[in-house]
Amino acid sequence: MPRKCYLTCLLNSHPPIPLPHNIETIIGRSKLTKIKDQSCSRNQLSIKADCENCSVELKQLGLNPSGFDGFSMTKDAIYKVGHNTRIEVLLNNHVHLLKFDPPPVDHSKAEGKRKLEDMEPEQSSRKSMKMEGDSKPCDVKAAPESVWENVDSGELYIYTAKGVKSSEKIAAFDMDGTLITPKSGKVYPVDISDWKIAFPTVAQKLKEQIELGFKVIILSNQAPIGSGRVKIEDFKKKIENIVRKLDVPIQAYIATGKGFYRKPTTGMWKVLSEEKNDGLVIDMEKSFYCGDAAGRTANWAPGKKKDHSMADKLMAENLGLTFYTPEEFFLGHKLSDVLMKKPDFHPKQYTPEPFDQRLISSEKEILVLVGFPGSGKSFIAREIIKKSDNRYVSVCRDELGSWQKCASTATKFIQQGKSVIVDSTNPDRESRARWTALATELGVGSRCAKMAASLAHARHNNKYRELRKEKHLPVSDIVFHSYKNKFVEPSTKEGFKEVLTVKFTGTFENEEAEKMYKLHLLEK
Ligand SMILES: Nc1ncnc2c1ncn2[C@@H]1O[C@H](COP(=O)(O)OP(=O)(O)OP(=O)(O)O)[C@@H](O)[C@H]1O
Repeated sequence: MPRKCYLTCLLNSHPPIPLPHNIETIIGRSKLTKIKDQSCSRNQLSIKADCENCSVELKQLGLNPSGFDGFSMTKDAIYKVGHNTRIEVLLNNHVHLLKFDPPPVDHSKAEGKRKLEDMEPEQSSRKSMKMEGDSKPCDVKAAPESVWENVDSGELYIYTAKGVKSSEKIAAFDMDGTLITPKSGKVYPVDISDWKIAFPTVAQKLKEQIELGFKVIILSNQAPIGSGRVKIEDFKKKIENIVRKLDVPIQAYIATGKGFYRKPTTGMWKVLSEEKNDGLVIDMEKSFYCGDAAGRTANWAPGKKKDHSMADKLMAENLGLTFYTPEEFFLGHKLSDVLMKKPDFHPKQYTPEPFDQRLISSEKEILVLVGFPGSGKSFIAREIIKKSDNRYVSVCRDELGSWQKCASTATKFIQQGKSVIVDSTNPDRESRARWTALATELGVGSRCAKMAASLAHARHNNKYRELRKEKHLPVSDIVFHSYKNKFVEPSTKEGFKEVLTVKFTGTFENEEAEKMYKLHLLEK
């Protein structure tokens, strides 16, 4: 029996509309569809079914947007979709399903490929730049067996499926929300088997990348393994099942901790490029990364929640890779940049300033620092001590335990002829008044030096400090916000001779440290 195609109404308000093979059918406001809505054109949507390949071409003809699977269409652009696609004759309204009878055996295989040429012109040219070109097979051998490797005592796990081949072109994908999504419909999977393939085109598109000569990899953050909430052995089975279901040779990188392997930092890519690609140099122009943590704002598509983070987009930015959201890559959806959040701090864009000599006074004094945790107070205190040939010493509350202990230590130092730097956050007048009062009592002057670093910059510094494993207590978001809420701009009216602003000097121990500093380190 030849296969047929129908447009069935989700609310059963009319009988299924047959869509004959290779013949354009026009759908819109009509008796047939029972749509009376004036904003729907009589010629709203052109639909052409290919019953042999189980694919359907859609074109919006009407003025107001139509949609499919929740996404808005652009007038006159052609989209290829497949069995079970949810069509909205008017975006969010008059919902229908495309059905083939008999249905394709495997939806993901039989569904129409959303070829790049079928996408809107702007998008098509952008992608073809990355995906066309030589797809010459590499000389490297395919992995003979599937293997798991454990790097850095389980900070990173790598799964190489049988058949994986190294390549200078990498097609990299995030896993959750990109290749798979919870079957339960919850935001996070309820257990290890709570997953399904996220988009019907996933397997097909991944296979296309292999045919084009790409090595397909997954880069996934899985902190619940590091915290012990998910057992690695269970998770390994999940990955193997996903790769089996997709039937594509994939290499998966799983970052289990909070360190340099975790996106948006680039540790997983470093391992790939330095150790896991058979010595082939990766072509960063041709390679790309696709993930759903893109910082999209709420309602980026009708009814969609905002993205939980920007880790995927920022990692791509850190590496200089072309980035796609899954909806762009798998569905051909076009997304305006306006709907993408921008990071609050751009580590590459800050301008370092030279050390401010005014921070060192020829007179004995108490210099009170003010600034967010992580704003660089200890850093600048060390600089002042060094540049003043140890005429200054610092008292740090984190080290001494209380302000009272700091005050008694400061008193001793002043009596020994030293100047004292107060290295604590001092956000409000009350905390600073202790020091102006002590200076008066000891007969020395006091000045204030306020760190210029914003909250976003200080959070970045704090993450940098963590990643470099510098000795420091962890700083939570609560602590940052408590500083912000308490903060009162310091002024000479409080008794300070002078209030200086300390700009960021950006002095690094070595090139490696500077490189790390200039990456996006935070997920949002
Ligand atoms: N001018 C700078 N150049 C390079 N790195 C800096 C600079 N200032 C701060 N950093 C780095 O930022 C991180 C945080 O700085 P630091 O520990 O000095 O902050 P802090 O204000 O003393 O924090 P806290 O109040 O939490 O102790 C450190 O890793 C530090 O090396």
